[in-house]
Parts: sequence; C-alpha cells; structure tokens
Amino acid sequence: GSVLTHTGACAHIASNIYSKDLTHRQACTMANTIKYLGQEEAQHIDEELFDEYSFSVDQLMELAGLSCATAVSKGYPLQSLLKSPPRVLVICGPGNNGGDGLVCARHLKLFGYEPSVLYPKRPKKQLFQNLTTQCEKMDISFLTEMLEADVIDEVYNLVVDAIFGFSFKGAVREPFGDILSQLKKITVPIASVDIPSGWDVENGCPDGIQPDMLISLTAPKKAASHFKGRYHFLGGRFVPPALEQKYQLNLPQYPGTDCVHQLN
Ligand SMILES: NC(=O)C1=CN([C@@H]2O[C@H](COP(=O)(O)OP(=O)(O)OC[C@H]3O[C@@H](n4cnc5c(N)ncnc54)[C@H](OP(=O)(O)O)[C@@H]3O)[C@@H](O)[C@H]2O)[C@H](O)CC1
Ligand SMILES: [K+]
Repeated sequence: GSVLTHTGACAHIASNIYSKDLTHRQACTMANTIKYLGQEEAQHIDEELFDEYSFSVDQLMELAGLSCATAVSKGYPLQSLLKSPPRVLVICGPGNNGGDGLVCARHLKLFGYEPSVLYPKRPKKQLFQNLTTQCEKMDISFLTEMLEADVIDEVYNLVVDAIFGFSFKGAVREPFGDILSQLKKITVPIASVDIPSGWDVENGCPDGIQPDMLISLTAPKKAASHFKGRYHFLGGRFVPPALEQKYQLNLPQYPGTDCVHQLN
C-alpha cells in the first residue's frame, strides 16, 4: 500500500499538476485517492440514500453500527484487552451518530464484549426507543451519569464515542461539554464513530479529544485529515456504485465480504 496520507498524496499530485489548472477534486480523482467530504456534501449523500435510493435509516444505521463494532474488534481484539471482564463504554449522542452507537453496543455484546451505554439525551423517535429496548433486552447496562476520567480508566478498556457525527455545528452544548472534558482526560483509547465528537466536521479541533481509532462511515469527512490516532477504518459498505460515481468518492475496495476497510 501507499505510505502517503490523503493530504500528502494530493499535495504530491497537486505539485505536479497546478500548472495544468486542475482543482483539488480533480487531483484526487487522478490520484485515485478516496474523497474527503465536506459537511454539506456528506448531508446531501445521506439525503440521497434515503430519498432517491429508498433506504430506511434503520437499514443504514444497522450496517454503520455493525461496521463500528467490527472495527473495534479488529483494533482491540478481546484477547488483547488488559482488563477483565472486557468492558467497553459506549457514549451516545442525540442524533443518528448516537443511534450508530446503540447498534454498535448490541453487536459488541454479540462479539463477547461487555458494553455499558451512556445515553443522556434521548430523542422521542420510535427508532431510538427500539434500539434502546434491544440493548436493554440484551442485558446491556445504561449508566445514569457520566463517570470521572479516572473511574473510566480503571473500569473500561476503551470508549466508543458516538456523540456527534456530520451534523455537529457550533459550540458544544451541555451535557456534552462536561462529557467531552472527561474524555479529554482519559488514557484508555477512544474509538470515534464517523467524526471525533466536538471536532468541526471540516476543520477538526486541535485541542479536542484525540481518538485512537476513527471509523469513517460512507466516506471520510474532511476532519479525518487531522486524525492522528493509530487506526482509521472505513465502514458503511452500502453505497450503490451509481452514487459513488456521482460524488466521485473513489472508495477503496473492501476486502472480500468484510464490512470495514482499514485505511491506515
Ligand atoms: N449516510 C451515512 O453515512 C449514514 C450515517 N449515519 C450516521 O448519522 C450521523 C449523522 O446523523 P445526524 O442525525 O444527521 O446528526 P448527528 O448525530 O451528527 O448530530 C445531530 C444531533 O446533535 C445535536 N447537536 C448538533 N450540534 C450540537 C452542539 N454544538 N452541541 C450539542 N448538540 C449538538 C443536534 O441537536 P439539535 O438541537 O441541533 O437538533 C442533533 O440532536 C453520521 O455522522 C453517521 O454517524 C447513519 O446512521 C446511517 C447513514
Ligand atoms: K462521534
């Protein structure tokens, strides 16, 4: 595989083609590098999957959450965990990113992990109530409040961050400000679903949380170019080829029947 990062590859190509007046997008296409999406573009693709391609949220969320649990099991296999039982804390936010987190928790349990969920702001929609019931029926415990950083370090092997995804905007509102400030202090790894929570979707956040794993869904968002952790996975293997073509996503080939592809 290539040792160049996305930014590196595009810069390299760009340095050779600027004289030919190509845009960054065209350079990426020429380099056959995966596209990093802006916030609006990610939202357009999402809408198109639902409105034009007739997927339901439940369907895509199930595949997204399964991808996240699979990536976690690849990066942090059960036998590699330092603490027994293999506890994982899954923190879910108020939107679909949080829904991905609930699905991820359920699959982690099926994979042999011991997930606990913190879900402080629950939307009224039936889908989220169903996902919550499914977790409860599988004996996944729900925490009533956020834990201090040192308690998380003592009890859990890692934290899945499913707080905010590509619709996050502006300054963080409570209770998520407090939660993110504890997450900045923990030493166990954080696996972020789609976007490291609290990061600007395009520009990242230099003093934000620094996840060890990022699972980009559909395609990475621009913030992913600021990711410095060990594992970057692509998940959400549900993009129809015509949609991939239309947005020139240049997605890499997933190995065999896997639902995740390790980008680095
Ligand atoms: N196509 C795909 O790839 C799929 C991705 N999925 C996942 O869905 C998320 C995007 O989900 P969405 O519901 O659009 O939004 P988020 O989960 O990112 O967040 C929305 C909620 O967050 C609240 N919010 C926004 N900004 C702030 C803030 N600054 N402080 C506090 N709270 C904030 C927002 O609250 P409002 O009051 O503004 O309504 C929302 O409640 C994507 O990233 C993937 O993870 C799908 O699961 C499958 C398809
Ligand atoms: K997240």
